[in-house]
Amino acid sequence: MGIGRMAKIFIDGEHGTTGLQIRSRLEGRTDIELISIPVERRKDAGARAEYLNNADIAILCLPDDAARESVSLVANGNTRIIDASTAHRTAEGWTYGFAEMDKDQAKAIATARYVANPGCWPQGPIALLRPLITAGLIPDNYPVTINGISGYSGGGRSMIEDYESKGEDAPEYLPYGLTLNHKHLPEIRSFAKLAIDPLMQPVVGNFAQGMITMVPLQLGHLPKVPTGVELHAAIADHFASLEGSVVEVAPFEAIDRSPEIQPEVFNDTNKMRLHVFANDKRAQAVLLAVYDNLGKGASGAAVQNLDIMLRG
Ligand SMILES: NC(=O)C1=CN([C@@H]2O[C@H](COP(=O)(O)OP(=O)(O)OC[C@H]3O[C@@H](n4cnc5c(N)ncnc54)[C@H](OP(=O)(O)O)[C@@H]3O)[C@@H](O)[C@H]2O)C=CC1
Ligand SMILES: CC(=O)N[C@@H](CCC(=O)OP(=O)(O)O)C(=O)O
Repeated sequence: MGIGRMAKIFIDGEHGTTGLQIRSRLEGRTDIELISIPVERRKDAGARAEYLNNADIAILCLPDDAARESVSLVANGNTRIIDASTAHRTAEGWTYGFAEMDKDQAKAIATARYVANPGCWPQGPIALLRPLITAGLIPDNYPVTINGISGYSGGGRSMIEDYESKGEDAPEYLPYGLTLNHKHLPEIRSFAKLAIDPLMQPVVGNFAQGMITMVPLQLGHLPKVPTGVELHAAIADHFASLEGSVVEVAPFEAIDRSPEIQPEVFNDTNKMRLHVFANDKRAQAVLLAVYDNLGKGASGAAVQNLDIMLRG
């Protein structure tokens, strides 16, 4: 960063789900100084302003409105921001914090003042779809549907408390977003390079963390029907060309099921694994991503972005 001393890092919202996880990932690091607001002052705008303006990098782990407020509280013209909320993901002047999205994305994050950390649901579909649309294997006006399942920590502190108070009585499998207006639509459309909004069909399960996102593809109507091998190669080539990627692409194989393909396998890591399954005779494919909603889906990605920004 060229500041000639240890970088000061402030987590605004450090007592919430994402904030606590970032804190525990950063604790013990000797290359940064964590500055920490007392819990009883966490919603005091004056105190937050003091910490925000004193930080070299502030990580916002807040509801959208509070995140917008934090940005407005920075008056020093210097503090760099990583926002974990939805507030700025498609906003002008903000760099999207999905380092593996493009060859040059990590470089853009490294020098950005404002970085919008990606949403948990969007990251899998963007990782899967963007290389296919870039390669021209599926058109940008393809009517994409996205389904999958997330652990209940995806809903933050209030959903965690709700599920944990109900225990086994909490719903095992609860479809939601049934008004078809999920908050992640603009972000997915924009960064997957889609020309039209996808249809999202999210489910929350009775487990704390981890997720799977899936994109089923009916390919038979396309002028040129891509094979499973072609879809897999486009995705695998994209990620193979990146340095320092935490996203891996599983080999292309025909399997009916696997104990490795379930939402919790990457819990407490920053990993994401992508799969392509296909039946060429039927002209059908399923793209699938496995990751931790609190890892690559939130705090892991935030720490990854922080490290990229610190390296400059
Ligand atoms: N959980 C997840 O899987 C993911 C979450 N995110 C995003 O990260 C952000 C934080 O989410 P999450 O950690 O789950 O949420 P939580 O509700 O667990 O934590 C939010 C924290 O912000 C505090 N807070 C609320 N309002 C204010 C305010 N006005 N000023 C200061 N602090 C405030 C809350 O305090 P109190 O609890 O006392 O109200 C709480 O400590 C959200 O925008 C969410 O969309 C992103 C990716 C994944
Ligand atoms: C299970 C659950 O409710 N998940 C939340 C998403 C989690 C979240 O906070 O969204 P970001 O990742 O964009 O911040 C939802 O679908 O709205």
